[in-house]
Amino acid sequence: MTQTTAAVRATGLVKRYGSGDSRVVALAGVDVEFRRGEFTAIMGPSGSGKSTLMHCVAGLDQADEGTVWIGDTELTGLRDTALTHLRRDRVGFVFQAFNLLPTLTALENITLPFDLAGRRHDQDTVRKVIAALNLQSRLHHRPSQLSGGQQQRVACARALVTRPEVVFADEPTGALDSSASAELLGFLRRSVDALGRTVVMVTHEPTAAAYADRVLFLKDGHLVGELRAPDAGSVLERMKSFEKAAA
Ligand SMILES: Nc1ncnc2c1ncn2[C@@H]1O[C@H](COP(=O)(O)OP(=O)(O)OP(=O)(O)O)[C@@H](O)[C@H]1O
Repeated sequence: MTQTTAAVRATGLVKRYGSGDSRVVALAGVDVEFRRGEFTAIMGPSGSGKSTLMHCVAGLDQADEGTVWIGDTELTGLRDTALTHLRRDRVGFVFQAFNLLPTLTALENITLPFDLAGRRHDQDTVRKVIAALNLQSRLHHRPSQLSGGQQQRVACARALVTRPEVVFADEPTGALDSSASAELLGFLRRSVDALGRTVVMVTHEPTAAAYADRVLFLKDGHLVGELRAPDAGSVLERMKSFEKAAA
């Protein structure tokens, strides 16, 4: 099936872990769409399935049921090599733990996706991303010589240099202090507004979700709500209303 407006789309996603008494239904039939040029935050209580959803739609994990498309490519049924290429060439990832290679400099980490793909560095984009993230003076440092905020900006640069169709960020500010968080979120926001990127971010923090265009709420493996043009107050209210409904 062909679809053109969504950067990512999934229907009927079910993911179960374990069996018998220890069986957990992490995703209980999720339909979701992430439009191009939009910043979406995914929120919900601990264990509600946020990371599982992100991993399944990003091709890092496979759902037991359902279908995922990135652009016009259906992930289900892709062979391992094709999936690896898709993740490398068309998707960017930012994780809470930065995941930089410790022996490489910041610049080498940033350009790693080109080296892994055996492609020439897109110098123009590399320069622009480095400038946007204000990393010019740190390019020859190794990760251990950088602050957490700087390491996460390097990770962000690495996620963006290939100009991916979608950037998935899993708790990207989880290990940062509030000013480094604000800097990083501001950058993700600008990458959507100025560069037209599509960002999907899992977060626990209403203040972080407020940078998004919309917030999706997950509970017990179900999508239970959506908020457009969020601010921290409205996100918090909505989270509380789900907690109340569960009480
Ligand atoms: N590899 C796994 N094996 C068994 N159960 C798992 C596994 N991964 C996740 N789960 C379970 O699936 C459910 C959803 O987990 P998931 O990590 O997606 O939630 P989350 O909303 O991201 O949580 P958190 O906010 O705490 O990170 C949880 O009950 C979790 O314990």
